[in-house]
Amino acid sequence: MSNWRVASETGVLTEVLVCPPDHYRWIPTNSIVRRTLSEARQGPALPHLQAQHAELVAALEQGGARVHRLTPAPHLPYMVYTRDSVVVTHQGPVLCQLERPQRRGEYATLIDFHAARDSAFWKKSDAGTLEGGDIHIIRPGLALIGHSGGRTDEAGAEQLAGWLRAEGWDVRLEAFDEHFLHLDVLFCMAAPGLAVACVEVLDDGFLSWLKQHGIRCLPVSYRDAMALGCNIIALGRDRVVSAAGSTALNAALRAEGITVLDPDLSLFTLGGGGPHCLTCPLAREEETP
Ligand SMILES: NC(=O)NCCC[C@H](N)C(=O)O
Repeated sequence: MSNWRVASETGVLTEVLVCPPDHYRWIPTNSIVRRTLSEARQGPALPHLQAQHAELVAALEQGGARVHRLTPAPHLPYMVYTRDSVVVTHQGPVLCQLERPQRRGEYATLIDFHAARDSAFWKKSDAGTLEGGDIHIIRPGLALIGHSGGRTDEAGAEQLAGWLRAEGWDVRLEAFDEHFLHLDVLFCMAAPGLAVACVEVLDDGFLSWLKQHGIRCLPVSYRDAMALGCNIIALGRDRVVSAAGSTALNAALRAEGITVLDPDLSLFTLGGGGPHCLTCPLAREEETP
């Protein structure tokens, strides 16, 4: 039986789910990839995709995580962004409800993956739409759920918030424009009390809320955020995976004393997803302060 639990974005990552990019291609589902498609002469080549994905897996394993893999399917090119279909909480996995028709079928592979490992879903989203890229389990008892209507909508966000609030959690719902795709394009946790954020875009009320909760932000520009320069995954113990292309942010993180593992993920960031989107944490260990 797999008893997967995640109570924060910054605990030590011990188990993580990815999907090999065997069938990855760019399809026009978001503003970032639409620009890519308008500029690219040809789509990404499989050996190049595999080499970049292997760099990501190597970074996760270097960080000490056990990497699990989904079985990719030809008709689900974006299943490589494993963040979105399931979010694992302190009570176990929650099955999300994807908005884009091109991605809805991912639920079947995820149900099979968890069933095969005797991993029971805590909840299944069935109100509106809910995508993992909009959900931040910030720390035990504190969560943030973005809703743009483009992916997660208010009904989907409210349903997850209700489940967490019934557990005594403090949950903030944050509205943002669907141009930004997912909230993890604009905001991610790096370490306890330290986030990376596109502060020029995020609302003042949200930035004050972060401050009130003792979370400091390293700023990322709009231009960098739209190249997934804000989209990182924390490995715990002051280590993160951040794309090699995010040079300004990586320098700022290192100046904070954070260890940055930086795989080249350019072919995936051009599709609208970076290290945070390409990974679904299955288990993290919380460190006692
Ligand atoms: N969490 C994320 O931001 N996921 C990236 C999803 C990108 C994918 N191309 C999509 O449009 O759904």
